[in-house]
Amino acid sequence: MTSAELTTAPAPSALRIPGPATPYQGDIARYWDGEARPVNLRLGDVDGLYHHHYGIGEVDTAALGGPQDRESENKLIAELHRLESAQADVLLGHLGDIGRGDTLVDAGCGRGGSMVMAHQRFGCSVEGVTLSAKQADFANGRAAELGIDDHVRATVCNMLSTPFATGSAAASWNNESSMYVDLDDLFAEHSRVLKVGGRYVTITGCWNPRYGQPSKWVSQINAHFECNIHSRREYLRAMADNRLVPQAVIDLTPDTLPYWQLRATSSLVTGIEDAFINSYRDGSFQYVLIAADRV
Ligand SMILES: C[S@@+](CC[C@H](N)C(=O)[O-])C[C@H]1O[C@@H](n2cnc3c(N)ncnc32)[C@H](O)[C@@H]1O
Ligand SMILES: CC(C)=CCC/C(C)=C/COP(=O)(O)OP(=O)(O)O
Ligand SMILES: [Mg+2]
Repeated sequence: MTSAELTTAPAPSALRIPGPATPYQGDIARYWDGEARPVNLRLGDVDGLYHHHYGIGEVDTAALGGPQDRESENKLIAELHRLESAQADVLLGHLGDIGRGDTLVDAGCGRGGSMVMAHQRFGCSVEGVTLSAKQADFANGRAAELGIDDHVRATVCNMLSTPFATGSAAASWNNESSMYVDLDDLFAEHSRVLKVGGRYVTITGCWNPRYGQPSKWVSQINAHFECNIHSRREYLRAMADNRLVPQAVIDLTPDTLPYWQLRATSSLVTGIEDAFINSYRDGSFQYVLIAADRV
């Protein structure tokens, strides 16, 4: 083997499925391969759980430093991270009774923070897929560092066409990753991979049909992330068409606003904060959790 072949050879744990299915997926793979925003990396550095989703819950003001506190920036970062991990905890809490022998699927796993949390909570195996080779390598590297790479694995793969056996997963989820795909195709694949009686959970931002059409803020979020936010109605319709029966639909909008208001005061702002705050406030956009049973 030449040195060039050696450097491009996949890590033993990283199963690679070749090529994005569409030019759009190629763009998304490049986007996440190139992503290195401090608002994500510095939060992940707090405890080694790297998330690409937002936070929920009340801000613990006692945990924040005052204006004279030289540690105030680090405290603010730790608090934002605590709220993001709290979001993942809520998602995992809706997966149902998961045993150590079960396998879970994280569709659009990012850098793998939720996968690690799922394994630590249930002792089970977790298979994640992402379009980004950089993210998969990062997630597999973290799993190896934690000594859990025998249970937690990220694969470079399209979530609409995964290598997982039909009926093999006890539960599966999308954490802020469903706005990159067609929902009918997505739920058809979850429905295939889940065992009957298995649980599907998503936390997502969706536009509110009561507003009428996607607002300018929603369009701004789409442009910022190169994604395509769906309406709440689209989620429920596509689930119904794919043997996924909702057991809980929870509006997390009031729970995520404190995270955004705190984030807007930090030095790590990215410029998208006002679009989230304004659209949550004018009712055009909602942050929701939907948990559904595969029937
Ligand atoms: C906002 S990040 C969310 C990451 C993760 N769920 C989390 O909570 O940290 C979106 C993720 O969706 C993934 N993604 C988007 N489209 C995908 C597709 N068609 N197949 C697999 N992953 C996809 C991206 O690669 C990225 O990892
Ligand atoms: C709720 C919606 C509409 C989410 C869109 C998907 C997305 C990009 C999520 C956060 O990723 P990130 O953690 O990389 O973003 P940021 O850098 O803004 O923290
Ligand atoms: Mg983030």
